[in-house]
Amino acid sequence: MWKAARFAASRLSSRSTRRFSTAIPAPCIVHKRGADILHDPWFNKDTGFPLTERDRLGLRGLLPPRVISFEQQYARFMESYRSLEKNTKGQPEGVVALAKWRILNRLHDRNETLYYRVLIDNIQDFAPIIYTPTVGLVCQNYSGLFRRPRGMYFSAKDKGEMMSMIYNWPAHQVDMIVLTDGSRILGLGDLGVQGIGIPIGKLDMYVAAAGINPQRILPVMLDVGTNNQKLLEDRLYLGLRQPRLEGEEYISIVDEFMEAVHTRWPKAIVQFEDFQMKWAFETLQRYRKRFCTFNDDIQGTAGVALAGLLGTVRVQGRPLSDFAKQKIVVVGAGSAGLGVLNMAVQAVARMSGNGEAAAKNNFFLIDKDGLVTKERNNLDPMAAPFAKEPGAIDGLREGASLLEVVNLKDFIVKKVKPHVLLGLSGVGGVFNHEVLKAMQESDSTKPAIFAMSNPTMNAECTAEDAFKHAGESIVFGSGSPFDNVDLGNGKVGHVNQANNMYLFPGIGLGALLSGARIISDGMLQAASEW
Ligand SMILES: NC(=O)c1ccc[n+]([C@@H]2O[C@H](COP(=O)([O-])OP(=O)(O)OC[C@H]3O[C@@H](n4cnc5c(N)ncnc54)[C@H](O)[C@@H]3O)[C@@H](O)[C@H]2O)c1
Ligand SMILES: O=C(O)C[C@H](O)C(=O)O
Ligand SMILES: [Mg+2]
Repeated sequence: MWKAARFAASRLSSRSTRRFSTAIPAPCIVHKRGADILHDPWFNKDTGFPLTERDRLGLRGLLPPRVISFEQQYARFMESYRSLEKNTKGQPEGVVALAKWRILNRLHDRNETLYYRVLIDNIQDFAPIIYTPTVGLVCQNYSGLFRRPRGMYFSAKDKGEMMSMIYNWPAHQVDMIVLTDGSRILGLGDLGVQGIGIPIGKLDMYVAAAGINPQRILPVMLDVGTNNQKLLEDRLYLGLRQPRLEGEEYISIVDEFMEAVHTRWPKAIVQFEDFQMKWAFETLQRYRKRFCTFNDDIQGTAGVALAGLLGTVRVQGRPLSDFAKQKIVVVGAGSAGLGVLNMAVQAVARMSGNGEAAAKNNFFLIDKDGLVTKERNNLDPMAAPFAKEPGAIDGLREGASLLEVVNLKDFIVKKVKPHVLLGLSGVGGVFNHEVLKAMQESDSTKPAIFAMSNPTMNAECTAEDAFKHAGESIVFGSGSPFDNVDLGNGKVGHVNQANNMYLFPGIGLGALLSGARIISDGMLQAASEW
């Protein structure tokens, strides 16, 4: 991914011809003059306008006389960023993170070219600010932080108007759209209209990591109300003050948006992001064959998790086909957990040649009510294919707790403890000390612990706790970034980031470049195995 970012950086050359990988190189014609240019972050170069351009564009006298080069502006921004870091040392983490986000966001709102340049060059430092975990905090505080809109907002009140509204977007071409309804923002729940921060952050990653033209991206919020009482009572809340639409009313809004967007830009790719589970699966099924679309939480997460799972087989020095023998406990039966299970089971079935029914034997699914078995009352149809037969494994009862499942002596007949513990529950700390300690008895030489829930406080365990309690030989991955862990004696516990950001920019770019009409499971599978 960082290679792609460097590639993108190399494309950010001329300020007046903004050529990115997916753009057809064309000179950028500026239809604006004077102050309008300075107030348009897309065209604004601040003090960087050379004198000839100042004359040509009616800017003479509107700027201080000295011309400051792009490189000097870049250095000046980085200097203020570093001094902000220094000056906020010791302050609470959230305060520092929001201050960093503000300074980056202000730059974006003033001068997009400089913003994307600093983002691309410093993506490792800035990803945790514009993306997970800080973006979670930004969404929680969005209505208070709001200064300038980014992206488009379609609300339930716009029913019947979307086809004309879509033409209000100023760019002629849009390639990549990230769409949310704000109903399940990271592990933070329903944040209503404030969830727009997620599409914005995801699309910044598309620009930084895949070199997508920033003029051809569009973050979108479908505001169908919120069930978050605190937000409904917040006088600053910027979204519709009504409970979420449901059923036909809801889906007709999404239908109308999808029709409108594809009427104007038939080839635009729409990434569904952070929809609550029922709508995540429903919309994926509804649109995947009609439009070029995918659900990042179901499919992107699955691809990245599968890549990580295959990686843990590789680091054990075992052939990839041994993946079929891994016993995997998935904690969280939501859109992400079920997405991972679906793709992992398909991979095992393909590798073993024994079919999907047999492939499921090595997977265990746990949700908020414990182990999912066929005895479960109101078993969710999406989880049903992964539910264990009652009594299939001696001692495993419906609703068994995570610890019971991990500790069970007769775990999967041959008395093997899980090789992998993978968390997508959205609940911080569910991999507690006892659970982590039990993982020490795994038969794997390198048991894997993936605490994939976001943001940081919702991670199933911290990196430090994982190495401390489960042992130094583990492979650790987390959705939000953690620092490597000092294990003493010069040893380091390495932290891998298991976040779909390592996959979706590539999927979007690949689909754009190839002109794919749909995004298939096979494409995601290939991306994770490559
Ligand atoms: N790392 C990544 O790339 C990535 C990608 C997608 C989602 N996520 C994270 O995964 C989490 C879940 O996302 P989702 O869309 O599946 O949410 P979801 O609401 O659809 O599902 C959550 C699931 O967790 C289960 N759960 C709740 N409490 C539990 C507990 N105490 N023990 C076991 N299971 C419990 C629920 O029963 C439900 O099945 C979120 O925090 C999200 O940020 C991470
Ligand atoms: O947004 C992220 O960081 C990953 C994922 O899509 C999530 O919903 O948590
Ligand atoms: Mg998501």
